[in-house]
Amino acid sequence: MGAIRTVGVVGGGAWGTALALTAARAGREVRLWARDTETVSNIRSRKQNQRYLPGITFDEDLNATSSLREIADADAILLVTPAQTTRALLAALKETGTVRGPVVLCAKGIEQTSGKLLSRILSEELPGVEPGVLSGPSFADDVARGLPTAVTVAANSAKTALSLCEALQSTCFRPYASIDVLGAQIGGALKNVLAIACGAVVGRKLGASAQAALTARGFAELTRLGTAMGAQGETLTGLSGLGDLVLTCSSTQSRNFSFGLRLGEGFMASELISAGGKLAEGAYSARVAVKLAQKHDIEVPICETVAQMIDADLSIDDALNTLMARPLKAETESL
Ligand SMILES: NC(=O)C1=CN([C@@H]2O[C@H](COP(=O)(O)OP(=O)(O)OC[C@H]3O[C@@H](n4cnc5c(N)ncnc54)[C@H](O)[C@@H]3O)[C@@H](O)[C@H]2O)C=CC1
Ligand SMILES: O=C(CO)COP(=O)(O)O
Repeated sequence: MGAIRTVGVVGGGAWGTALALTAARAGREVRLWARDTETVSNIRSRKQNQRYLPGITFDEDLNATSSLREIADADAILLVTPAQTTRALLAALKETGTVRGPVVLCAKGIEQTSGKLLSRILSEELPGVEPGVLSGPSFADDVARGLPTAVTVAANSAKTALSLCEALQSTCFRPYASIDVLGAQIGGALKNVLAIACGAVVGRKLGASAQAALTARGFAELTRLGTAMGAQGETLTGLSGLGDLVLTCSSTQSRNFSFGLRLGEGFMASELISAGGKLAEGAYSARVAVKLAQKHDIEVPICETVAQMIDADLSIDDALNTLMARPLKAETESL
C-alpha cells in the first residue's frame, strides 16, 4: 500500500474523536462519521464533542459527517464504535462499495454471539480488506488533550503496520508496529473484564495488596488464554496487554474500573446495566471470554467470577469467598 493521505474514522464517541484528532495532528486529511447528527453539528460548528469529550475544544478540522459514503473510500479507515456494533458497521461500509482499506479495529471486545475476534468479523464481512488493530494504554481524554501516549498498531504485514504508524505518529502519539493482529486484540478485550474485578476490590475497600494480587493473577489469565488462542508472548507483555491492563486496573478514569467500583460498593450489575450510563465493554466480554477459555481448556477464575457478577448478580462478598476458597495451586507451571 502507498502512503496514507486520508483517514476515515467511523464513530463519533470519545475514542473516535480522540483518534480523529490524532490523525489530524499527524497531518492527515480526516473525515469523521458519527451516527448522531447532534454530535456531527457540535464537532463542525463548535469544534467540540460535548457529549463524549466534555470540556475539550480543539483546533483541528475533523470534517464530521453522518454519511458513511463520504468516508468509506479513505486510504485507511479506523473503526471506533463499541465491539458489538462491529459486524453491522462493516456490513454498512461494504454497502458503499468503495472501501479500499486497511480497516483498523480500535474497539476492545469480542463478539458475544459468536465468540469471534473483530479481525475474524472483518474477514467475513469485507473479505480481502486488510485488517489493522490499534490498542494500548490510552484514555480518550488524555489523547484528545495531547498528553503523551504510546500504543500498538498491528497488521498482517510489517509494511502496512509501519504505514499506519507513520499516518498516526505525532509529537504526542507514538505507535509501535506489530504483525500480531490476533495478540493485539486479546489484551484489550480481556483487560476490560479484569478491570471490573479490580474496581470491585477497590469499591469494597479490600486494600492495595488485594488490588495488586488481582492484577497479577489477572495477567496470568490473560497470558494463559492469549497464548492458547495464538497470541505472541511479547504482545501480551507489551502495550496492548500488560500496559493496558495496568492502566485500566488502577484508574478511576477507566469506565470498566468504575463499573466494578460500583459493584464493590454494593450495586448489582443488573441495576447498573439497566440504568444505562457509560460504556463498559468488559460487561459484554466476560461470559464470552469464559466460554473461549473453556474451549481451550484454560482456567480463568477471575473472569469467571466477573461473569457471574454480571450474569447472576453474584455479590462482591460471595465473589471474594469463591476466589479465596479455591484449592491451592502452583503459581507457575514449572513447580
Ligand atoms: N474511551 C477510551 O478511552 C477508549 C475506548 N476504546 C474502545 O473504543 C470503543 C468505543 O469506545 P468509546 O468511543 O470510548 O465509546 P463512547 O461511548 O464514547 O462512544 C461510542 C460511539 O459509538 C456510537 N455507536 C454506538 N452504537 C452504535 C451503532 N449501533 N452504530 C453506530 N454507532 C454507534 C455512539 O453513538 C458513540 O458515538 C470501545 O470498544 C472502547 O473499549 C479504546 C481505547 C480507549
Ligand atoms: O481502553 C481504555 C484505555 O486504554 C479505556 O478504558 P475504559 O473503556 O475502561 O474507560
